[in-house]
Amino acid sequence: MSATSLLPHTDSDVLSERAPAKVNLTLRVLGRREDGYHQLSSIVAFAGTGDRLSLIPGEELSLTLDGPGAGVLGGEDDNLVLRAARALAARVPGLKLGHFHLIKRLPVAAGLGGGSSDAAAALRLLARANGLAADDPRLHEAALATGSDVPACLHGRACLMEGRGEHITPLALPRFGAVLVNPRVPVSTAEVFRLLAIPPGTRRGEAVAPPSGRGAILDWLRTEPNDLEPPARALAPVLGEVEAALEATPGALLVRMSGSGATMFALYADCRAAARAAKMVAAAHPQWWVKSTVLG
Ligand SMILES: C[C@@](CO)(OP(=O)(O)O)[C@H](O)COP(=O)(O)OP(=O)(O)OC[C@H]1O[C@@H](n2ccc(N)nc2=O)[C@H](O)[C@@H]1O
Ligand SMILES: Nc1ncnc2c1ncn2[C@@H]1O[C@H](COP(=O)(O)OP(=O)(O)O)[C@@H](O)[C@H]1O
Repeated sequence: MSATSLLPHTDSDVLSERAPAKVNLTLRVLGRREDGYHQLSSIVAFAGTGDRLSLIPGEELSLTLDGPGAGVLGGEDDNLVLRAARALAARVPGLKLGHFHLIKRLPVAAGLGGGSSDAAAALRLLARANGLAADDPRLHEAALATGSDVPACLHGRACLMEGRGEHITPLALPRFGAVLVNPRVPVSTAEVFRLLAIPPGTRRGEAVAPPSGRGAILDWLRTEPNDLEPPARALAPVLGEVEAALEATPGALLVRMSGSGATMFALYADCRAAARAAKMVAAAHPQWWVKSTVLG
């Protein structure tokens, strides 16, 4: 029995939101700011799979965890759900908080922005509980104060993410079938950026805008890199094996790493092709986390 069901409430008190996996289809590092953060240009898409967060609105702030990924997370106090809630409470006087319950399904420290998506779902739930408009600037501010990936996750739909992660431009992306594979090797985002060894105050390139249209976008995606792949491969050499396993699946249109890794994804024409590919990879590598989904 989950902790939420122990609390006195009716179903109509419970608000619930999906916290989808984020996938960086491309990621360019265009430089490094004086404050140490890197300037990014990244096409971000969201998957049909992810965590789920619910909220019973109330005065006190609390969190319980459930699901296959819950055991990996340490003390609840530094959970990004609570950090996002506190960041919003600091900006909205008298904010009603409540009890959060997180069903954690996504791998942690995986380049899928699971924690960021949980934080964004917490902000959306608090906005609903408090009657805040979706475009209330305090939501965006609280998102960025929680983490660089949280503004894109708050947007929750395909977008171009720029700057440290604060500039979000909505994008119309075609939908693809996709397979996500994590070799169950956690990779630290901070460590991957550190290995790039870019001195603060460096500029090293310009953003390139994507074309429109399914075929043109796919051709363009194939030419764009994820600049974080080389350092992530140094930290997690198993990525070579993951890439080879995905490339061997019939119908794989593109194979790449998401974010700072170590999750790799492959795109397919549709969900049936993705489901067949996921079955193949999971059968050959039962120790890996393998998920077929839709991406767009
Ligand atoms: C790399 C990306 C790409 O979408 O995703 P993930 O691999 O984490 O999923 C994100 O930029 C990660 O965002 P997020 O995980 O929220 O980062 P933060 O908590 O703000 O920072 C974690 C670490 O990464 C560094 N960092 C993060 C973002 C950025 N633009 N430049 C950085 O140098 C920070 O200095 C910090 O050491
Ligand atoms: N709700 C959460 N889900 C996942 N990670 C969390 C959460 N709250 C805090 N964290 C911490 O945030 C860090 C990054 O987690 P995560 O968002 O899964 O990484 P990534 O963006 O690389 O997939 C981890 O070190 C983890 O311990």
